[in-house]
Amino acid sequence: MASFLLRRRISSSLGVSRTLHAGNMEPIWQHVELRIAALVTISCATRKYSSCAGTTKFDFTDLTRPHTWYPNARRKHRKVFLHMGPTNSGKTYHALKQLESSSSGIYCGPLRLLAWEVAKRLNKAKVPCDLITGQEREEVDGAEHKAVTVEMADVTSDYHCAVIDEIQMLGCRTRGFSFTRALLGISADELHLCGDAAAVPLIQEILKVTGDEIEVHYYERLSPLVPSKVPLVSFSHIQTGDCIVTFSRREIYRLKKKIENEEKHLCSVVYGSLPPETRTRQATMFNDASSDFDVLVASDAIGMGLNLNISRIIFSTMKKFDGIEMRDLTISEIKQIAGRAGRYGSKFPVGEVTCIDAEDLPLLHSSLKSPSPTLERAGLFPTFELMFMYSRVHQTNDLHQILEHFLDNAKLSENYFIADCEETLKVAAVIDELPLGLHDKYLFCISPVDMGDEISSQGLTQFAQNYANKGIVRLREIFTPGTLQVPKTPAALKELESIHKVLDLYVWLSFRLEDSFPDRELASSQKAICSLLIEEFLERLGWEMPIARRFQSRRRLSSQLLD
Ligand SMILES: Nc1ncnc2c1ncn2[C@@H]1O[C@H](COP(=O)(O)OP(=O)(O)OP(=O)(O)O)[C@@H](O)[C@H]1O
Repeated sequence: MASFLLRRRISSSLGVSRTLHAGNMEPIWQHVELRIAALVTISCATRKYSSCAGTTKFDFTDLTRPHTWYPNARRKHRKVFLHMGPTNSGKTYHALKQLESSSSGIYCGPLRLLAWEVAKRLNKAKVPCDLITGQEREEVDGAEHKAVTVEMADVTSDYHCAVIDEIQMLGCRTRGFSFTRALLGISADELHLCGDAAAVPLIQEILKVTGDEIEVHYYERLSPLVPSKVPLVSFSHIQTGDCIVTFSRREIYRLKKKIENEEKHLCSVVYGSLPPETRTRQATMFNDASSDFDVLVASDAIGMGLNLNISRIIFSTMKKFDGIEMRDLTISEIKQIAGRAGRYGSKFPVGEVTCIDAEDLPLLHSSLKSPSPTLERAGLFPTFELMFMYSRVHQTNDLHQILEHFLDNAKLSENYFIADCEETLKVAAVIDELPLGLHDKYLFCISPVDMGDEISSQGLTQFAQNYANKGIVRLREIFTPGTLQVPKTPAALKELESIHKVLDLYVWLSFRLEDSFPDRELASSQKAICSLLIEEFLERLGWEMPIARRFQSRRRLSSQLLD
């Protein structure tokens, strides 16, 4: 099989080792100068302290009034609509109707897949809509609408209508601050928030100080979700439309094999580290009634973003490893995953949910009956402007030191927590070794790099070193087309997925570092090859011949691209 090798010539002496997913936040550098003036004026009026010498100093670490960071939004009298309810209750449908009928608007979602879907839907309805995510920027002539990933939310323009989807994610340890930024910062006449009712009290509390008008709408599930009284027990009871949920790649492939060994069903797979294009193709095959792939084996990556024709969700386990320990799934996680069964208007309008083992049923039943625990606090992170001002006043360009200073000294109101940036600090430690400006360092720190993945972390370091040395990065110097006999092992598949992640990261950085990355197209074509190779790999893991033949043309395409 043709593939390409990642040259392992990066020194690992900088030793970064764990997962970073600070998201793909849009840099706001171009507005820094202007906004510093505005920010200092606003914030200094609210909080100052005096030094012994009697001169007045600005307390950069005072984050108690984050609503004052967004003067554009504060000038508006926003009408905020909360669309709250369980999954599959029509919340997003109603919010998107408003977006579609407004003269200008922005949709902010937690996933690229969701932004894609909304852009596609609006364009189809003859409402020109741009798509802006960390990895792509598709501009449509005459567009007054944008569909973006939440980190890309634009807080400097004015809109008639804005939608923030899955707003309960403002409580997320790592990405919550981007939802808070969008909630406080988007300047729109109408702001529609879709999500779990558990977020209502917190949002009401946060918006008390903004002068916005709030209206709450509660929704009920559109189609029934029936928890089964009996467990699955045996894989011989698997039926068309079933989705088995488990939480590791290894388990996903083990279960796929087990089900296919019964010779009654073929399984599509969906999990987080599959490239989005591959994930979408796998979902499409599962949804397609004429395809032989009638069962899905998936991780909790199905919880958001994909439209799936699932009849029954089957939990293979109610425990998951969260990076630190094995723990029970939370009520919210169970409801979000179970809620994917029986989507309104789909082939299976009534959803069913069960577990493989009888002993897991009580937790499943009790969770489905319980309300999700109320959200207590929203994520917050200092803006780049605050860090920049701090760096000027304290004459330091050391991002790690600046971040630590903010973390150690941040003053917060009771509605907020400071975002978990342990991983960001690890990237900062690497990047501070290089001769880069503060803004470039900041970009590397917020890039969507998976530092838990060895190839990804090496890729980031190598990119940053090349960039710092020459101010220019040529992909050809980092990736070399070559021949790799991919053995039929999960490790080889993991390697391909990692390479795809690195390419994704390079495209992300290329958008941010502007002209310094001339190989963007090469990265895109190599990404395409990579997803094809992953698909071929999936095929090798037990797909039947009739399906394999469908990939012949793709294989030809991949070898042409490599030539
Ligand atoms: N009034 C309606 N008419 C036609 N289709 C609808 C209507 N309301 C919802 N739907 C469809 O039902 C499905 C579920 O709706 P929607 O995605 O809005 O739910 P949701 O509550 O936002 O769910 P989730 O939280 O899972 O995204 C979608 O396919 C949507 O297009």
